[in-house]
Amino acid sequence: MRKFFKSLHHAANGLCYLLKERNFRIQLVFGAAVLSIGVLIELERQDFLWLLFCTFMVVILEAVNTVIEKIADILHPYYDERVKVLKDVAASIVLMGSAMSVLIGLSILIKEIFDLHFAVGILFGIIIVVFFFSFGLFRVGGGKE
Ligand SMILES: Nc1ncnc2c1ncn2[C@@H]1O[C@H](COP(=O)(O)OP(=O)(O)OP(=O)(O)O)[C@@H](O)[C@H]1O
Repeated sequence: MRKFFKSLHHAANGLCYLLKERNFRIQLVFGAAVLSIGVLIELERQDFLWLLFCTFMVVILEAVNTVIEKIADILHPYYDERVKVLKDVAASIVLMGSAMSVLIGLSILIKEIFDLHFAVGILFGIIIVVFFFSFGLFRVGGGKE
């Protein structure tokens, strides 16, 4: 039992570290806001669980991304095209998870709040995802180059 609490302590330390990461905090706040809206509009259990699933999925993927970045920094702290590919692909994992969450979240919320077909939410979500993807794709500069 002592070993279990020790492992729990280490996991809590890891979580405290993640809370210092800006992106992790943003995703957590965003997820909490969406879940609060879900409570306010009294979502059905199944819809609320989907929002909860999406929120956790995004923060878990962000944690995986952080782990990959840290490993890359430890093993190879200098600029390297291979590290760039590794980190960019790791970041795209979060992007894909977030895109899926936006589609699911909007399809649920738009249907509940505006009483529109869930496909309208999906369509709106696709527009938002494409906008942010294009913004990321054509943004000049950034990164450790
Ligand atoms: N050692 C490196 N070699 C090549 N490119 C790198 C290297 N380190 C970072 N980059 C580039 O810079 C981008 C940002 O990397 P960075 O490690 O700063 O993560 P971040 O997205 O700012 O996340 P965080 O805010 O969690 O640190 C990477 O996706 C990659 O394109």
